[in-house]
Amino acid sequence: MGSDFQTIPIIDIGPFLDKFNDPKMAEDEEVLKVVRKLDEACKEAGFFYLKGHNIPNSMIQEVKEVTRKFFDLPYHQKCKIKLSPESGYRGYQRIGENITKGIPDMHEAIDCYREIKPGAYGVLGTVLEGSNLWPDTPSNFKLLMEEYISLLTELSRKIMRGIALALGGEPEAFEGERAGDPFWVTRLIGYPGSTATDPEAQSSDVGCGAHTDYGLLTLVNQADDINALQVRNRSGEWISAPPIPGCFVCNIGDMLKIWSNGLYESTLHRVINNSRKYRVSVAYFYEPNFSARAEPFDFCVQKTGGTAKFEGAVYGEHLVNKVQTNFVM
Ligand SMILES: N=C(N)NCCCC[C@H](N)C(=O)O
Ligand SMILES: O=C(O)CCC(=O)C(=O)O
Ligand SMILES: [Fe+2]
Repeated sequence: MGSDFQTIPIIDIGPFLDKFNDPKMAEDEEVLKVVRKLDEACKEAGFFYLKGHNIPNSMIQEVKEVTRKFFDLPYHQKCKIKLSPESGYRGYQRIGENITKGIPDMHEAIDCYREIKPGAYGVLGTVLEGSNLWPDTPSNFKLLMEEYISLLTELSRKIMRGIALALGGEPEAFEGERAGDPFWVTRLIGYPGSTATDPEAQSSDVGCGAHTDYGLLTLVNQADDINALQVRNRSGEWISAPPIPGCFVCNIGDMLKIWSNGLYESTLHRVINNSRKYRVSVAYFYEPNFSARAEPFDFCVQKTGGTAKFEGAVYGEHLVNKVQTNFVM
């Protein structure tokens, strides 16, 4: 097996989105081409660039601009929306406050989560209850982000239909109790530029340590001019995922790995900003229903030798475990 990808494929989702409302879409040759590309990308790399997504470029840029402006503010102003257990882990975290495998990450961020109605998911859900904390300038920050998140949610739901077909399942495989009522996470992230004088000594500062994402599908909107995101291939090499203007970088999360019985991998990735410039990225995570139990699909078990390779996992538990161990405060 062991595929050693050296680059990350680009997928034009346009032809798939064009046929989305066609009842016979699953038989359409253009649609099937996209589905095959999704399958290959998810199998080989667990990562792909997405183009033809119809998210307005002006919005993609504006989201990064307001994020950059926020991180430019003095620390005490950013702290007005500080994240804490009391805020449901929503809001601003300073550089080094988020940790990955015990090591502080050289990034600052605003974390936001889908609303959780009080008591909606019992004790587990209370950990993340609270309102998202949005900066008050520019005055359209909240509205812009809510619009962006809602567009990405709809887009992701469609991509997940493509991924369901790619796995060989029904297009609705992720609807209903799996991800019909999807949870989402959004992180607005800033990575300081390197100040190292010796170019050889630069890579010691890790913007975000090696990790996998938690849910189904991640869409990253990264700064257009800095190469910092790296993806680990099967032989352990770190492959760059440089920005391609207009494209999202997409990757698979832990729950999709489970549902697909390992047919698709949640690939390790990390961020190292060796440039002198401050790097902004906005990561949107499309997740299962908060209470969904991810268990290998029968049809995926059949395709992978007949044995389920993973125990079931409740998405909300996985998320809450991560969140509760991600911060030093
Ligand atoms: N919601 C998601 N996926 N966030 C990804 C953050 C990864 C870094 C985190 N400190 C960790 O160790 O998981
Ligand atoms: O900043 C990036 O490019 C990726 C961030 C990331 O991997 C994450 O937040 O999970
Ligand atoms: Fe990630």
